[in-house]
Amino acid sequence: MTPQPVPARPRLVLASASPRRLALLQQAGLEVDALLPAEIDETPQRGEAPRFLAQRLATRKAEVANKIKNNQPELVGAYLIAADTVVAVGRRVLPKCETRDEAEDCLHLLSGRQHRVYTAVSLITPRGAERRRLAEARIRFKRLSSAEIAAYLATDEWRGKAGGYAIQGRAGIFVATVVGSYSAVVGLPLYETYALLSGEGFPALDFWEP
Ligand SMILES: Cc1cn([C@H]2C[C@H](O)[C@@H](COP(=O)(O)OP(=O)(O)OP(=O)(O)O)O2)c(=O)[nH]c1=O
Repeated sequence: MTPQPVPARPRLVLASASPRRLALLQQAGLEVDALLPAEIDETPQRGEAPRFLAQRLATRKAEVANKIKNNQPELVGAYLIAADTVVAVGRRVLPKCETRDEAEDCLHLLSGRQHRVYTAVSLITPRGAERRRLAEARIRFKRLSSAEIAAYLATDEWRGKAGGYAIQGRAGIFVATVVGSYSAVVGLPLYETYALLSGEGFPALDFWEP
């Protein structure tokens, strides 16, 4: 019997600078061949609903990174994934916090109430088609005391995080309930990402190591 050729593993590009997104893909057994972060303007448009903002920014990141990808011969034929996470209280979009004051404002706003996290994923297929999905989670924080807010601000874990917290870190103790996709809150919804990839023929399970 002639040995069957081993199929080439399709390449996967993650258009992100977020270590959380990479870690989530790795957790799911999806090895990333290249990281191509896309620098884009993330300013919301006037009156733009949070879910549409997440979708628009994920698509934009994917498009920008795909142009870079197409200039790299070794990445021709790769699948490309980008994502964007938006935290919102009602229609109000919370910032991706870069200063302590911003984070403090967010924590006061989130204290004792419910908010939503939207993460949009955009896939660009090897043929250049775009596919997208949106995942959502509803989260309730405990009422935060001044001491809790001060202690959390001192950790610096809020830096660069939408809404000024990271559920996967110390802020996990503030989260009373999560309804919806936990991985969407961390930055990349695994169910939706897998659905997108497998729907476009990416053989995700074939590459799971035992
Ligand atoms: C709410 C929440 C957000 N985040 C993070 C996920 C995202 O990295 C970040 C939201 O910012 P994004 O603009 O979605 O992503 P990013 O700038 O970090 O990375 P890139 O655009 O290069 O892909 O907030 C957490 O890590 N945990 C949380 O609980």
